[in-house]
Amino acid sequence: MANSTGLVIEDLAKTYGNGVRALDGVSLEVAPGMYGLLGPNGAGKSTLMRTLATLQEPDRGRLFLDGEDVLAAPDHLRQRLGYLPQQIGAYAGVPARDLLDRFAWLKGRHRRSERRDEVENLLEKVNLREVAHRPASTFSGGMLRRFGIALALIGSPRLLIVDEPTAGLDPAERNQFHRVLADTASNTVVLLSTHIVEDVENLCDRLAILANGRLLAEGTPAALALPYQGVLWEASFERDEPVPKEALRVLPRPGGRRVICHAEQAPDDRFVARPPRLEDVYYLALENARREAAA
Ligand SMILES: Nc1ncnc2c1ncn2[C@@H]1O[C@H](COP(=O)(O)OP(=O)(O)OP(=O)(O)O)[C@@H](O)[C@H]1O
Repeated sequence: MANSTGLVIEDLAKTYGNGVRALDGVSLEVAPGMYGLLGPNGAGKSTLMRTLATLQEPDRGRLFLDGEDVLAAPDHLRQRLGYLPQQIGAYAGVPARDLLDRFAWLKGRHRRSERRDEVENLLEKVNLREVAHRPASTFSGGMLRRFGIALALIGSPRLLIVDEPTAGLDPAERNQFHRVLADTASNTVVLLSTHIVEDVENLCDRLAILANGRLLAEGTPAALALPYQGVLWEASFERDEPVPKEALRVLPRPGGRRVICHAEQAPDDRFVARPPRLEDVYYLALENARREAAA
């Protein structure tokens, strides 16, 4: 395992001082490409991301990037890491271009011309060249996220960690952000943590579903959906109509509800077969975990 290309996570565990077990033996292999990390609030995603970014240490477990032991030599990883956290500081007053230049210097780009080329290429990539004379503190939310990714891409990282990137972005900004990520993923491990299942379905080659610090499922969106072919059903209900006990999800709709059931047979003749979506797989994985915990 340690010799694999890409990222290998072995049996990672972390319990905080307050007793919360945020990671409970997580193991994963992630090849270059886009990898999605899904999970409800408190699942342990940020803990995993911060640990991978060497911002905190696990209690147990090992991490390898391209076969190198990350925890044994965290400084070496930091040179090959890009991390876009949920919140980025905007450093009021410093022009965005200068800030990128300073970060490039910190990443070991000590030749001015090399730095300038990289900074201009990144500004072009994230479509901020025209406004790069302004401090990032004056940017809109979408511009700030794009600036964050330019910062994270300095030094052509081998591992790019992106935590909840598109919260609050309008659809055009979200698309632009996704395009930059998809371009990057051709030769980089891009780990994308999000609550937006649709983004993972559209963008990621593979994904993991995490809850209570444990891995519930891992694979390609298609492979994870396969076991649910032929066992999902949907129907529209009036607002006050009773919902069958097999209901997996009840989605509000104007004037009523859309009900999705998981059952071998259609619960009744109002239901039609529903091809499984990643969203269904996600809810089923959480539901199975909840039932197991309650048993
Ligand atoms: N510094 C900390 N001290 C104590 N408990 C923490 C700390 N950081 C996180 N936790 C707890 O660990 C668990 C996992 O948190 P984490 O932030 O990793 O989850 P998450 O999946 O990123 O959640 P969200 O989607 O809400 O960001 C939660 O129960 C959280 O309350």
